[in-house]
Amino acid sequence: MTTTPPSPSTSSPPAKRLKSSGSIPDVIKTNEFTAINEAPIKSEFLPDTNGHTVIIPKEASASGSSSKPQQTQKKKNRKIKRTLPEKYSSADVTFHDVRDFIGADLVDEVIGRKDGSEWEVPEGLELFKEVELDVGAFTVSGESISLLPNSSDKPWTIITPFAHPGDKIRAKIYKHDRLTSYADLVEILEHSEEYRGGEGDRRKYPEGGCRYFGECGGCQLQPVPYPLQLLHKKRTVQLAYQRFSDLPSTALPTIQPTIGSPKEWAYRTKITPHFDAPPKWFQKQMKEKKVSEEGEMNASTTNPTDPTEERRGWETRIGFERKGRPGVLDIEECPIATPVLNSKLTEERKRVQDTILSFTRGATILLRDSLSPPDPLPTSETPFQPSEAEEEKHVAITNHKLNVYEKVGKYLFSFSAGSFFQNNNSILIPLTDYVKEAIFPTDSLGGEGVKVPTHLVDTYCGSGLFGITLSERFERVAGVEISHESIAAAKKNAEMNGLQDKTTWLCGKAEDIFGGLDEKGFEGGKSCVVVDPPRKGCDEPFLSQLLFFKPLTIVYVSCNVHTQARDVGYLIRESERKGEEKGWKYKVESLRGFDLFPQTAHVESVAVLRLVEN
Ligand SMILES: C[S@@+](CC[C@H](N)C(=O)[O-])C[C@H]1O[C@@H](n2cnc3c(N)ncnc32)[C@H](O)[C@@H]1O
Repeated sequence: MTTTPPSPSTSSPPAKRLKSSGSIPDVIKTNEFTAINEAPIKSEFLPDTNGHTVIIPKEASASGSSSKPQQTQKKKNRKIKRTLPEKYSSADVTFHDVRDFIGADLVDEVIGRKDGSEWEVPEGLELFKEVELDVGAFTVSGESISLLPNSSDKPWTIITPFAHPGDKIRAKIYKHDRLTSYADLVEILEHSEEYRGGEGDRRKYPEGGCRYFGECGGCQLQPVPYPLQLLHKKRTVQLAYQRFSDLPSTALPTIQPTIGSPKEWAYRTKITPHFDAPPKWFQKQMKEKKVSEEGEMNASTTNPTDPTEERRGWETRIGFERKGRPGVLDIEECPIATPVLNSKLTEERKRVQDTILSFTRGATILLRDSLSPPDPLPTSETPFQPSEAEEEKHVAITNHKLNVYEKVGKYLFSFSAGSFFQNNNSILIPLTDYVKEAIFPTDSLGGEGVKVPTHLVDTYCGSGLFGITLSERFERVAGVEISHESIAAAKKNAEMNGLQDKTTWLCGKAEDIFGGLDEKGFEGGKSCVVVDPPRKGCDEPFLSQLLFFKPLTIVYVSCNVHTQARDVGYLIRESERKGEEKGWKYKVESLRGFDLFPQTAHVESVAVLRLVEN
């Protein structure tokens, strides 16, 4: 944890805010993805001493500069690293926001000068300088973007969190980048007339919202009314395809409205708060103090010093990343997490606080919402039977090896707490129903010459979410996954739901993902494929195999619409190239977001690709 309090000069929380009133702008220019309430995890899980809670250690002081002297940080911040962002990364997406906001022609002209002037900060815009800005738009990541007033020969933007289009703000610069600087919000001088109803400090909206808004790096869109959050995400999908698919607009359908989450709060079934270990100087100080106290105790019968007093100078903070400054923000509750996780968080915080001196490295606590394990456990002989009457009991799991149970419609899922499962259970029925309907559109059923798939291939299947929930409509289902643990869970889930006879689960490498399917009777001509890869998207070997397999329908589900747009673009172009002579290709039939992550700027995107044959 921090050895010194974060310097108020490197970043300040939004200060007192003024009145806001009125309604909402109809255009949201939006951009990026930051981790939701999750620290970058740098290493393996480790069991704690009592064997109950599992903690994921991260690199000592991953919040990094927090333990360095303030002076070093300042020096570092003065230099702009002239590195271009990795393609499709959040920084790349933000640069596209900057480019769109300034105007592509102007930006390309500045970059085209080839004199590096896009990196040269306008005269007088030093670090820690305060500037007044009229906020122009949202970035995709939900931050505000404004034009620096009176910027000399080139335009320059300022990105500031927690402000809204139409606000007039004062912001303090803390970092420079290409054609943009990043700033902390100091004060909202005038709230946007049209943006949000209510008066006073925007962080207090909505009623029952989060008291950490304005400091926590988690929920960027929290004060944005929910319909506007959905609009923001629709725009994100649209921008991603414009920027990254490399397809002409004629090849893309109109983006459909984003489907909202049934739960806008208390939906998140997994959180991973983290904490830093005490710095060495503090450990040493505590050790010395203990030795001297033991000496005193032997000499007298007086009470030892109060332990809270002992820890003066360094405090345990357990929570999430702070926005715009290093270090952990101490979080006692997270209103997007389910109630059972918040109760457990209180217990876990106390446990860590009481034993903090035993940690030499920072760590992450895993908290996962689970149904109480069914008793007896369903088996292939006595499969799961959902019962509406029974009240569901939830528990919080903290050991990554223990099984978590979740129900999706009439199916029961089990997987180890440390492995992947979607984090918002409330939207999984709308999501899986949508995928089902996309595969079997009512208007194409029974149509002349329409081939209806009988086989489903669930790639990147995890513990079998799509394969199992969609199984009813198919004769056979196969799931393919790289993780042995997830495949074992998928197999067990199929058995628990009585689906063992129609399902096949294969642990496959990306290079040979469809390898084992032939012999199981899966042919592209009677199949559809669900693709649900991690954030980095699919690799080329996978996409080539998918085209070679040539399924009737491809439904691509992704938590990173930017890499999805890249991959969909590749599939469409390659299918045109490969299939040209033989008269087939894929077309993008629909694109739409699902809001798996309300209050944040993240969106899950579903693309439906249909095989078209002449
Ligand atoms: C976003 S999760 C989707 C899981 C599942 N579809 C669900 O909704 O629960 C992505 C999954 O892809 C798996 N995966 C990652 N790389 C892979 C690869 N190269 N080939 C196959 N599966 C992979 C991961 O283990 C993970 O389970």
